Amino acid sequence: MPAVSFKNISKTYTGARGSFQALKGVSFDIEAGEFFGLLGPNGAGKTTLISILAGLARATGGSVTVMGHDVVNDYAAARKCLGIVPQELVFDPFFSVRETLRIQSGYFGVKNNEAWIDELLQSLGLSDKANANMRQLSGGMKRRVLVAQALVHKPPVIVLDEPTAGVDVELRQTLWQFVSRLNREGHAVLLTTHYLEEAEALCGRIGMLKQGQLVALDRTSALLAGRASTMLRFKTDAALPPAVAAVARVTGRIVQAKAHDAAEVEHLLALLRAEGVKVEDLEIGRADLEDVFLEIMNAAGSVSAPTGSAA
Ligand SMILES: Nc1ncnc2c1ncn2[C@@H]1O[C@H](COP(=O)(O)OP(=O)(O)OP(=O)(O)O)[C@@H](O)[C@H]1O
Repeated sequence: MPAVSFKNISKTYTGARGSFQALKGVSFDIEAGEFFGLLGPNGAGKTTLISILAGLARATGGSVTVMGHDVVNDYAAARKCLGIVPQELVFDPFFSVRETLRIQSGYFGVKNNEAWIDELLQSLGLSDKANANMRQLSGGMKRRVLVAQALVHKPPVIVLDEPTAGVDVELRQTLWQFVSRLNREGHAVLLTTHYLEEAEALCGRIGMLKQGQLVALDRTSALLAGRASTMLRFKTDAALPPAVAAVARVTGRIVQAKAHDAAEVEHLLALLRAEGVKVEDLEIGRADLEDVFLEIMNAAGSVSAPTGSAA
């Protein structure tokens, strides 16, 4: 039995100014114990899909099960199998960290949960904040509590919706260590993130959404092997010759240009030399998940026209 099964999910938002189809028949499974990454540009439909999984939004068509429980017809059982770390920070400011976790345990009907709560606090670096009120915590600390709160009932499926947006390096490390441990112990993880390095390092399999459709679904290693080519990376302050600019991704001073083989690398370097472009820190490496992601998103083009505009 898969941990999560999405079957032909569609979602149309209808507003005063028309309707907008955010998901157009998305189907895939997440296996028990799998670390799955759901990637896609802004507005691709990731949060919509997770809201449907969490029972916070209703699909227009299709069905979702969590550990075999339908999220609509068998909501309570499905919800109990899910630990959801949401994007926004919402808390009752008057409870302490420990009280917040006790209340959440009660919500799921888990009794005598102190040992696990202590372990959560310790693993997430919250032990010394256990008795602090939520309103006294920094944003990063609150985010740790959100993670702990999602895990109080040891759910078999952990859902992380952009958990590291705006989070410092230390918390990221803590979070990934802990989530990786839970994954090794058998919990399935569904992660959405815009940090493709994280997805590459953590996820065994990746699905990519574009305009409400799944445009790639494969093992991370296969995605990298299937598309990866050579990347030429360097820094420069000069303008690039058009032929180089056409194949390059520029971030500030950093230029990354795709080349299929050594001859193409030489050709690019010759173009730069001919224009007198001074380059620093030149290196040649393999394409990473970000390169693969951009290639897939560009190749997918405009997959199909939306039914209307939400404006
Ligand atoms: N309540 C709503 N009413 C109308 N349109 C909506 C609503 N919620 C989302 N949308 C639209 O549905 C599309 C998908 O949005 P969604 O939030 O699922 O994308 P996302 O992939 O999570 O994006 P991001 O990476 O920015 O979080 C967007 O075009 C968005 O504007």
